Amino acid sequence: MAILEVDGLRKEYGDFVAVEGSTFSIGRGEVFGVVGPNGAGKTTTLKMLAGLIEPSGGSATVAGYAPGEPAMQRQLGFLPEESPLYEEMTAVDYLTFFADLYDVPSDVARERIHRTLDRLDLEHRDRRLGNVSKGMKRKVAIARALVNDPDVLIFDEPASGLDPLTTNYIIEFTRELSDEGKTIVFSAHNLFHVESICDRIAVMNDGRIVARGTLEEIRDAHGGTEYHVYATVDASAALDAGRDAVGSRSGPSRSVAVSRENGRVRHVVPEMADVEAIREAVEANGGRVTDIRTETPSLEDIFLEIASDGPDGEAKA
Ligand SMILES: Nc1ncnc2c1ncn2[C@@H]1O[C@H](COP(=O)(O)OP(=O)(O)OP(=O)(O)O)[C@@H](O)[C@H]1O
Repeated sequence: MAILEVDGLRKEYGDFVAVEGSTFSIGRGEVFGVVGPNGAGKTTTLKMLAGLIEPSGGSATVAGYAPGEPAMQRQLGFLPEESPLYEEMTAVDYLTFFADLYDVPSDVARERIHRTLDRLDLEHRDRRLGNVSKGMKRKVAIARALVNDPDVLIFDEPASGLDPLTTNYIIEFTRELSDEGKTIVFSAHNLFHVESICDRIAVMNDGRIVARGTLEEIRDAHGGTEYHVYATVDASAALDAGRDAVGSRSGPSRSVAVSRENGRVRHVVPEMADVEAIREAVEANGGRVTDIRTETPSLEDIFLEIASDGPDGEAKA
């Protein structure tokens, strides 16, 4: 069942359209990644979901409530891309202050805050926030998004600009929150992280969602898996001849890309059925197949392809 529904969401700044026609829904317990180049509209989308900016059109609901409604705020934890903290306060005082705003009973708040900070491995809890490292500040900001124990978390770039150790900590922690049943909307530039923890992904470009679905679905819509057949001879001429003689059924369904690599000839085809046709053509040409590999494009490969295509490269809206 969807806990977050977005329908035709739009944001204009004067004449400029920052987000256009965003439509998606997110199931309870899902981790949904929003990716896209700088200026694609990710932060604007997340802020509209969190009720921090007013949409110019379309609608969104979180747990059945419109963004900004007090009942929805109780269900939501938002981690902004930039999260200035009150520098004079300690982490514990700062988090206690926000727990109070959510009317969390003080004994529950104390236990929740320390448990979260333990899980985030946060040291120096009694040091002024103005004197702690960037990674610690980010952890405190994450803990702040959790003080009301929300069902839905919106994390805008949770680990950007942090060292690899802190980054891994935060990504692992996000995964654990998902395992506990939280629904998480997550934007990130590090596509490896998105690929490793997101169930579904929306790729944005120029304010529009240009691809959406599981990584598998997005892969299929953008070329999918390729088969690389390595052989001692180039079979493309034999394949062409076979195709000319008896029609396309004897040859690969699509064109074969041929290149040379370490003295071998690599034939790249899009379908498993094509692999057999290549093997036959190689043998008919006096050669043999030495290796067959499947190559799956990473989210990064797909992202680069989509981002360079622009909105016309739309796979699924
Ligand atoms: N308050 C504003 N007034 C005018 N334009 C804005 C405003 N906020 C954002 N924009 C523009 O809207 C577009 C989308 O911005 P947004 O911050 O949502 O992108 P993003 O995908 O989060 O980018 P990044 O990865 O750089 O954080 C950008 O071109 C940005 O300059």
